[in-house]
Amino acid sequence: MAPEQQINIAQALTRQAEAQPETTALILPRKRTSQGWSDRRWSYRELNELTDRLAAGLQAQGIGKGTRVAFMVPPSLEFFALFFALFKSGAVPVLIDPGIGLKPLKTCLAEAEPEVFIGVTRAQLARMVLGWARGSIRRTVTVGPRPFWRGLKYADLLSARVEAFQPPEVSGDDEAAILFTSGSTGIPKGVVYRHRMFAAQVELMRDAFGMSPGEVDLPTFPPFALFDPALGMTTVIPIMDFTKPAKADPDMLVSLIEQYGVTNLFGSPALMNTLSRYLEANRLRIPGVKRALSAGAPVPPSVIERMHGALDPWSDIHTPYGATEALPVATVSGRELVGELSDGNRSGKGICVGRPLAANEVRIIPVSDDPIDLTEYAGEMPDGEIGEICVAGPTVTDTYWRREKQTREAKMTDDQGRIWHRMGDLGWRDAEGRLWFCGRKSERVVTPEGTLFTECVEGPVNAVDGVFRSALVGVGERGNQEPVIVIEPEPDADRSAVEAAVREVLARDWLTREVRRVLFKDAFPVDIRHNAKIRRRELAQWAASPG
Ligand SMILES: Nc1ncnc2c1ncn2[C@@H]1O[C@H](COP(=O)(O)OP(=O)(O)OP(=O)(O)O)[C@@H](O)[C@H]1O
Repeated sequence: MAPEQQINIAQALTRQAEAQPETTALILPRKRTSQGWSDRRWSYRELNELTDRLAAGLQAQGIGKGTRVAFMVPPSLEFFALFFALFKSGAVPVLIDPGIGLKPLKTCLAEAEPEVFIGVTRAQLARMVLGWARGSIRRTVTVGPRPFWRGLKYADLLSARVEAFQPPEVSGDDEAAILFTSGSTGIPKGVVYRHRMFAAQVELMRDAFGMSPGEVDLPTFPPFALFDPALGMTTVIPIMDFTKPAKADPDMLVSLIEQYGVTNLFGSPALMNTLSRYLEANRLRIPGVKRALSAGAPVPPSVIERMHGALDPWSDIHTPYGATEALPVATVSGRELVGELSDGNRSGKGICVGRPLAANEVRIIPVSDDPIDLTEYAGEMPDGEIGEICVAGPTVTDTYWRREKQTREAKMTDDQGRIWHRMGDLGWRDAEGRLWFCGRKSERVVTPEGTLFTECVEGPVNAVDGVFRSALVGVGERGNQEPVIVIEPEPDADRSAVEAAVREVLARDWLTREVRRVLFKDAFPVDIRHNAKIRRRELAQWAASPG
C-alpha cells in the first residue's frame, strides 16, 4: 500500500472493512439481565459504510477539508461513525472535555472558533443557552431531538449519495484535529494534531503493545477508543459517565469483560484503583485480559499489585507515559515495576514511567520556566539528575491552537529542524535508560532550602497505612514557599496514627524534614478527564487558609 494512502487515519477503518468485513467492530451493551447483557453490534463493513454515507453527507452540506467542527457526542455508534466521517471528509474535529467547567468550556470554544457544532441534544441546548462560540458557528448537527427544530439532524447527513463523495486530498501535514488538554495546570490548551501524528500513534501503540486484529477492547476513555477500529479491534462501550471514571461501576466492567472476552482494557489510574479494589475484595480474576493500560497520572504501586492479583501471570498492566501533546512517550510493564522500582517510589525517587519508545528521543534539560527556541541552548542534565523531560518523535505535536506564548514555552527546534516538546514534567533517567517522573514543573515547591518534587515526597507518604493519597503543595511565593503535605485518608483511617507515621516518613530526609504542616482533607479536587490528577493549586489555596 502506498504510504500516502495510509496518511488519513480513516483509511485504516476502510482497510479493516476490506480485511475483515464481518468482524464485529462495535458492541453497545444495553441491558443486563440474569442471562447477561443484551446489545447492539456493528460489523466493520457496516461501520465503514455508515462513515462513507456520513462523510458524503458532511461534504454535501459544505463541511469539508479544514472545516473546524466542535464535537460533543459521548461514546456511541454516532461517536465512532461521525468521528471517522469527519476524518474522511477532511474536516477538523475539535474535542474538549465537557466536564471542565462552564467558563473554561466557553473560553476554549470561543478560542477554537469552530464553524460547525455537532452534539447531542443536551450539548446543543447548553450551546444555545450559554452562547458557546456564537461568533463563529454557522451550522449545527444534532444527534437526538433538535432543540427548537433548528439546524441539521444526524439523519440529514445520511441522505447524500455516497457515489457523489469526492475524497479530499490530504497530506500528512494537514490538520486532522484539535484536542484540548485536560487543563490540570491552567486553562486547557488546544493541541493541533496533523494526520501523520495520528498515523504514527496507531503504529506506536500497535508496536509497543502488540495490539492486533481480533482483540476485544474495553475503553473507558473516549479518545483512546478511536484507536480500536484503526487497529482492527472490537470495541465494547462500557455504560458509565465518562467524566467520572473513578465512579465507574466495577461490577459492570467485570461483567462486560467476562461476557465479551475482553483482551485489552484502558482506564485512568482512578478507574484502575476502583476496579482493582473491587477485584481484590471479591477475590475475582479477569483471566482473559491480556493487558490493561493505565495512564494520565502516576499509577500507584498498590494498584499495580492488586491488578496482578486478578490477571494471569502472562498478562500485565502497563503504564504508558505521555501527554495530549506527545503520546505515547515511554512505557513500562507492571511486572518490571514490582519490587525494586516500586520500592524506589516508596523511598522518594519519583515514579518509574519506563523506557522511551524506540521512535522517540528523550532529553532531560535543566529546569527553567523560560522559553527556549533552540535545543542547543537548552543544556542537558546528566543521568540521575532531575530536570525537565523533553521529547522528539513522530507523534510530537508542534503547536497549540492560537496560543503563541504557550507554544513558545513548550516547544524547541533542533539543528535538524525537528520539534521537541517540553513536557512540563520533571524527571530523571536511570542507568538502565528508564525515565522517572517526579512531578509537574509548575507544581514544584521551592523553599529557601531547596526544591521539593511532588512525586518524590508523595510516594513515601502514600505508602503509609491509612493514606489514600497525598499532595505536596507550596504556600506563598516560589523561592520562599512553605511546603505543606495534605492527606486524603482512607475512610476508616485513624488520623492521629496516620499523622504520626507521615511525620516519621518526612523526618527521614533532610529536605522533607522541612515539611512541618500535615493537613487532612477528604475528597481531593481532581481533573475531570482522569479523576486522578490532583489539582494542587486549588489545594495550595485551601492550605493557605484551610476552612
Ligand atoms: N504514566 C504516567 N505516569 C505519571 N504521569 C503521567 C502518566 N501519563 C501522563 N501523566 C501526566 O499527565 C500529563 C499529561 O496530561 P494531559 O495531556 O491530559 O493534560 P495536562 O497536561 O494535565 O493539561 P494542562 O497542560 O492543560 O494542565 C503528563 O504531562 C504527566 O504529568
